[in-house]
Amino acid sequence: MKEPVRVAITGGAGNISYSLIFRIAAGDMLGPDQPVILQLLEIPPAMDALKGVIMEINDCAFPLVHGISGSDKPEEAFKDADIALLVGSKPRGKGMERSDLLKANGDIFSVQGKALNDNASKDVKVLVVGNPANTNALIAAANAPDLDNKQFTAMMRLDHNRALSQLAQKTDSQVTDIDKMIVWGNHSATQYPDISQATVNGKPALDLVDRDWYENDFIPTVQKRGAAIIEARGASSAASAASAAIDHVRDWVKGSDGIVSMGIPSDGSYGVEEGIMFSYPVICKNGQYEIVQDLEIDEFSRGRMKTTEEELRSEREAVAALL
Ligand SMILES: NC(=O)c1ccc[n+]([C@@H]2O[C@H](COP(=O)([O-])OP(=O)(O)OC[C@H]3O[C@@H](n4cnc5c(N)ncnc54)[C@H](O)[C@@H]3O)[C@@H](O)[C@H]2O)c1
Ligand SMILES: O=C(O)C[C@H](O)C(=O)O
Repeated sequence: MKEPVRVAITGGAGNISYSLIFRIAAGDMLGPDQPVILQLLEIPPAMDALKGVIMEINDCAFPLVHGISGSDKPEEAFKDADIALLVGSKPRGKGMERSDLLKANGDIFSVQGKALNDNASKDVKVLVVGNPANTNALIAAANAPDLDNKQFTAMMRLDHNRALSQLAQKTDSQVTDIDKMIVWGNHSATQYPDISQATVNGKPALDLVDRDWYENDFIPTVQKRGAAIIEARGASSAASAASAAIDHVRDWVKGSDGIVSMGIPSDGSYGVEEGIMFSYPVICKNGQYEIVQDLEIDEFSRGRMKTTEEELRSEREAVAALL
């Protein structure tokens, strides 16, 4: 039997976690032979609800769960964590942009960045889900000076999966027929879901769809999908967000099958400002991700990438006091 992996999850009593924790416990994230110790963090008013979640996890008798704890103290929840999923934070409501949450949520990530720095495993892999995810990840990384900022990532996988699903439906294919999907930039309405590199069953995606659909239907649909779900459900996406978090961490730890999109600290690749948490096409191998280099970027793509980069730069300015 392998040594258990310690997985810390914040916002353990929230909506996303109610899907996420049970799937991790079932082995969907780290594999059917990998035991886990779940370390759940909540705020004091939600500790009763968290107790209920823990009771339910126990009642599932998951063979892979070798331990489970709940705490309202980040230093306890992050103790020796190998993986930290930072979900806990306020979701937006109808009519809001995710960046409207910067004030409400920013502080959470400076506190948790420090607590990760001081308590987590030195190799911890961090995924920020709480919005605005990219800039919250930047805040967390900036407050963890002893960790490499490459250990902090922001969730773009939901956008990536949304893009795959839209293109598969349009081309009457399966998501597994699609290669080289990319979502660049910010998890916001400026993100750039890019099919200019993508192939469907080996054929260039752009040859299979018309340009008008690409620019005026596909791109805005993916960009605004989160808001459409809030409008339809009255609450922000939860099960699909949990599923994307599992995909992101599974690929990071176990390797990806081709290109996936991850929000990561920019190293200046593709002319993007260094340091901001920008979504790039990456390939994961041996527990590391690498940016896919040397893709040809046309003028349309360059413009879209600039717009989303500028938004991330202005978000960074807005939280300068927390960095
Ligand atoms: N990146 C993405 O693709 C993506 C997708 C969906 C949702 N989200 C974001 O994820 C976040 C959570 O969404 P949800 O639907 O689960 O919200 P929710 O309100 O149902 O749950 C959030 C939980 O976090 C807890 N919490 C708040 N502050 C905390 C703190 N400091 N420490 C620990 N826990 C804390 C709350 O008590 C609550 O239980 C939101 O910010 C949402 O916008 C991101
Ligand atoms: O849109 C939101 O606020 C929630 C989440 O980020 C999403 O993309 O579904």
